[in-house]
Amino acid sequence: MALYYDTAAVLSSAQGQGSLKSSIYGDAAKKSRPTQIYALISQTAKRDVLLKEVIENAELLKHESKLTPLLALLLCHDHFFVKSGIAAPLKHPLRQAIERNKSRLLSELARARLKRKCASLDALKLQLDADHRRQTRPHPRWMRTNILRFDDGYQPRQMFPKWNQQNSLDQVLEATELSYCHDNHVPHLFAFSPNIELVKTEAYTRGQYILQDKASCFPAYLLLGGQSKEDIGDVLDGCAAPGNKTTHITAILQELGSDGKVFACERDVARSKTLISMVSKAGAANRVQVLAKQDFFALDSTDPRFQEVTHLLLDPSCSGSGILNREDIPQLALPNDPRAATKSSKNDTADQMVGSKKRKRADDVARSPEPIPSPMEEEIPVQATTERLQKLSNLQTRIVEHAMAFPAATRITYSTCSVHEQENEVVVSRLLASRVAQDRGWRLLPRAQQVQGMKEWKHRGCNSGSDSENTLTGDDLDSCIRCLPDDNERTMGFFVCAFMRDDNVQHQERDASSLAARNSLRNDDEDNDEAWEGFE
Ligand SMILES: C[S@@+](CC[C@H](N)C(=O)[O-])C[C@H]1O[C@@H](n2cnc3c(N)ncnc32)[C@H](O)[C@@H]1O
Repeated sequence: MALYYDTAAVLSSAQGQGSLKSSIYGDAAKKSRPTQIYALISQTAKRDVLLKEVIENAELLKHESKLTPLLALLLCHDHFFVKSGIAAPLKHPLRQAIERNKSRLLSELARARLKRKCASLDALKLQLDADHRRQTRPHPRWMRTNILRFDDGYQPRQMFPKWNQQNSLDQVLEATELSYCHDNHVPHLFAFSPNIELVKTEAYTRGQYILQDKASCFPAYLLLGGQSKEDIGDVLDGCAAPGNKTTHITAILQELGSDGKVFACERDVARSKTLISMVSKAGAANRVQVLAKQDFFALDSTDPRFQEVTHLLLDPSCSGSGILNREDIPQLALPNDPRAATKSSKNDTADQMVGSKKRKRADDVARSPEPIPSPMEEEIPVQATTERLQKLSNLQTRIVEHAMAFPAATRITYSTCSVHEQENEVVVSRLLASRVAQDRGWRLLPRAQQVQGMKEWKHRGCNSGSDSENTLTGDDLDSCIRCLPDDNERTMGFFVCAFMRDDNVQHQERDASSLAARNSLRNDDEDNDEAWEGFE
């Protein structure tokens, strides 16, 4: 019986604590064997949806007030699917709770089986296992080679002599030996076999490569890739920590032969330290000027320091809804608890999800004593309520509006690791309609003018029709780039687009003082103009 309590404890406390195995083996106080706990969790994860359905239809939780949804799921799993049944003496209260409801449970199980057109319990098991295999596809470890740390040229085969180079992502994911392949869209990016211990390699320790999701490499490449050094002055990263994109910008500038500076602005105190450390360890310190503890809104776009800033990258805080759960702690579908109606909605939500996403951005962040402090980049994902999304969307719009006011700026990227239209296409719609964009001639960089890999990327912006604020045209949507968290490209959920300035308007607006004068006049006239708030 300890098995069920121990397993429930592992699943409940493992939120954000690393891998399933480390959670199981990490606590010596458990009475059950770790292998038993592991088997119960991984088997239940294959059948949780069916078990939830059966438990709900049999109204088990209504009849057994002492069972939690999670315990009910685990017990029913063993009751139905393990030959020896529930691992507890017949008289144990947990086992009794199931025995008392046995006939109702069995008849609901039969109904669920027939619904799935399975003639026997074994056939049902086979079907559920196959479904589970299809749904839990592995993800590679994406790694960007940091060319700033290669003095004598960049030779992938020398870096990974013992690892097998494959031709495709699928081959990497299927290979049993350590493998990698070049990415087709972003230069110097590789996909490695999942679970590979990259952080222990010497090249990683030397800062020669950076763990960075493929999607997260898009903004810097879209901003600068394929341009000539004459078109690029200085670059400003407005929301920079921990610095993955800052160091990527620096690497691309070096490759282009540009001698532009990089300003990296970060508001948060602790994250500013991480940014400084990452910039230094990636060998970018000679070119990057970190503006630590600096709110981007408080940067004066007309400050002479920024008069050569032509390119800005904005990757502001977002809901993080596109972030993948790289931990292997399964999120079990739990039966609805009829007693939960009286609990607060917050508790209900927590109760319905085990192995929650309330955690740091990625497992890598937790393993801190590493040379590059934070291979993954974002903040803690939040449960996105409508109100929260609205606030984020407003803030994101204002941040890019502020960037659009930099006098010499000609190109801007905006990105999020969110899948919500409100933080993506809606923000772009609002930006295109904003006064600063219209006055200064900002428009979307069309797909045809994007650097090769970005032009070829198949997933573009979307309009589900559910948000009237998404007013993007077909061409606008085609200019936007999306990464889907559940497709064969194996990236996290992500959005990025680039804005460029219309050449004619750029000429008119070279006279920055006339722009500033006009801006201040409009602010006086239109106190309630929300789009204008970003400039204050
Ligand atoms: C999504 S993360 C950026 C990740 C980063 N671009 C990377 O690739 O490593 C957003 C960052 O923006 C910072 N931030 C949010 N609002 C800001 C503001 N107004 N000014 C400066 N930094 C801001 C947050 O503290 C956070 O570190």
